Amino acid sequence: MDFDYDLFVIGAGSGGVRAARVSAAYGARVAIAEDHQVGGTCVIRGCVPKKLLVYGAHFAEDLADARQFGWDVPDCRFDWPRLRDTVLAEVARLNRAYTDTLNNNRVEIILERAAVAGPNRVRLAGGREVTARHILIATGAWPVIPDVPGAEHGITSNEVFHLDTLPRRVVIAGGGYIANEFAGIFHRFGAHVTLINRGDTILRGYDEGVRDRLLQISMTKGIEFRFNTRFADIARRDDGTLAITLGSGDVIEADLLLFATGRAPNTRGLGLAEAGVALDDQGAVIVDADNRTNIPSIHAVGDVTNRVQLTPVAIREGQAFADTLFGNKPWRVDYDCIPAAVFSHPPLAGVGLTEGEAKNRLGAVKVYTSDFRPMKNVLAGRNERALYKMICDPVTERVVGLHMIGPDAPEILQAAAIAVKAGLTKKQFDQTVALHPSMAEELVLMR
Ligand SMILES: Cc1cc2nc3c(=O)[nH]c(=O)nc-3n(C[C@H](O)[C@H](O)[C@H](O)COP(=O)(O)OP(=O)(O)OC[C@H]3O[C@@H](n4cnc5c(N)ncnc54)[C@H](O)[C@@H]3O)c2cc1C
Ligand SMILES: NC(=O)c1ccc[n+]([C@@H]2O[C@H](COP(=O)([O-])OP(=O)(O)OC[C@H]3O[C@@H](n4cnc5c(N)ncnc54)[C@H](O)[C@@H]3O)[C@@H](O)[C@H]2O)c1
Repeated sequence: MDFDYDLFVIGAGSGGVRAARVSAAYGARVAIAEDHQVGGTCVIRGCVPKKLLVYGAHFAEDLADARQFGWDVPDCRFDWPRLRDTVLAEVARLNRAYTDTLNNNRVEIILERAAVAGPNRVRLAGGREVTARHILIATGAWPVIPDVPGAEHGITSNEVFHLDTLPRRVVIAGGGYIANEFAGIFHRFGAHVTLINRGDTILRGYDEGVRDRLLQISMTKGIEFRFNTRFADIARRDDGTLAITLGSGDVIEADLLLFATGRAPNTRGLGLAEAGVALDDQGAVIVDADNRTNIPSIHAVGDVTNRVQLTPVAIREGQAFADTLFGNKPWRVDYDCIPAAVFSHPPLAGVGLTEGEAKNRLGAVKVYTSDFRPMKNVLAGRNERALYKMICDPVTERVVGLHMIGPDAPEILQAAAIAVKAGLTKKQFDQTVALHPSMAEELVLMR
């Protein structure tokens, strides 16, 4: 049978763009549909604009610290619209760059919503139907908003990059990645931040010592936390402010409510169930190690499969899909030792097993720590300590986990993750001479 395309990709985000352009470079006839903007969550309303805001927010500390380093810094005023617009301009530039890359690889871009109409059929929002030998679902994830009366008065990360004015009082729902990153951002821009979590801890899944340190530093800075707390009602007053009633009956007044309560696979209305594609109870597309669904012509990569919701993982899955299907170079993504970071203030990062996980898996563990005040913080009079933890197998001394919080932790951890992934031992770390003076030297000096 003759198809319009060899591959039709639904969703031009991290996974879809990589799969489309690599498949096309192998000679496949490829089309990609996108209903928002080419680039997807990471580029348009995720990692990239978030990280730029983190940089922007960090100047609050840098300008204050500069005085201790001899600079006469006048009182500075922060101009939100100026940062917002430069960030959005950079996002627009990246959107053009991604579009150019697809065009240069002869991928047909269709700026329309698409849905699956059968094993080899795609229906576009405009009504047109096309056929494809293979269909790749790469529609990402979508913010989950709790079912609370008045929830429509809150926003999600989709809207947060476009605010007209900077709120004075921000309530953030959630205790995960987005909640802690935006708590740091808004706090540094001068807002009073209250983080409300239904659980009893932040950043579940990260090493306990490291996340406790973030909690302690954040509280010292003035960020408020409420745990084991539910929302009862959200109302907007005539003056535009929000009255947020909690399960306890307490009412918090705020100018902005940001829901950061997780992201669910984006499969609603995609026609997958109708086409017979198996979904799990979260709505995620079920795939095998080769990104294949139960329908041989339909595949899926990235957040929509709910494996690991990170951009580098979606990109790898897209690359493996294209290499395997169109490049005659089959390989599978290795999910072991994926490094991850939270770009909070200060940031934290980790790779491998946490202390708790290692104890469960290995029975016993050997933990080395370094709890220190970075040299720059000492001179700045900033009472923030960094914490590095190395988790080792007590028998082989192999490093099975590395977790850290402190300035530049994500930058340091990315390099160290190579050694953890390679299975190096504590002794091999120690055989490397320290690079002095640096924070990263603690990695080879741990006791
Ligand atoms: C605020 C925020 C910050 C983040 N920060 C980081 C970070 O620092 N590091 C990191 O690794 N990850 C981060 N992430 C996660 C990262 O963005 C995702 O893991 C990544 O984008 C997943 O890629 P994907 O290709 O699966 O989906 P996406 O990038 O979400 O792309 C899916 C695309 O499909 C489109 N689409 C959906 N349905 C349809 C349809 N029916 N028809 C046509 N198009 C459709 C969407 O518009 C979207 O463009 C962050 C996420 C958020 C929300
Ligand atoms: N730096 C990064 O790599 C980065 C940054 C942002 C997002 N992401 C990705 O995006 C995903 C989504 O981020 P996220 O922060 O929305 O999700 P998350 O899963 O990290 O955190 C969700 C949080 O919301 C809480 N929660 C859930 N329902 C609630 C409710 N009704 N009231 C109060 N709290 C509630 C949970 O207890 C949890 O703490 C992450 O899992 C991550 O994979 C990555």
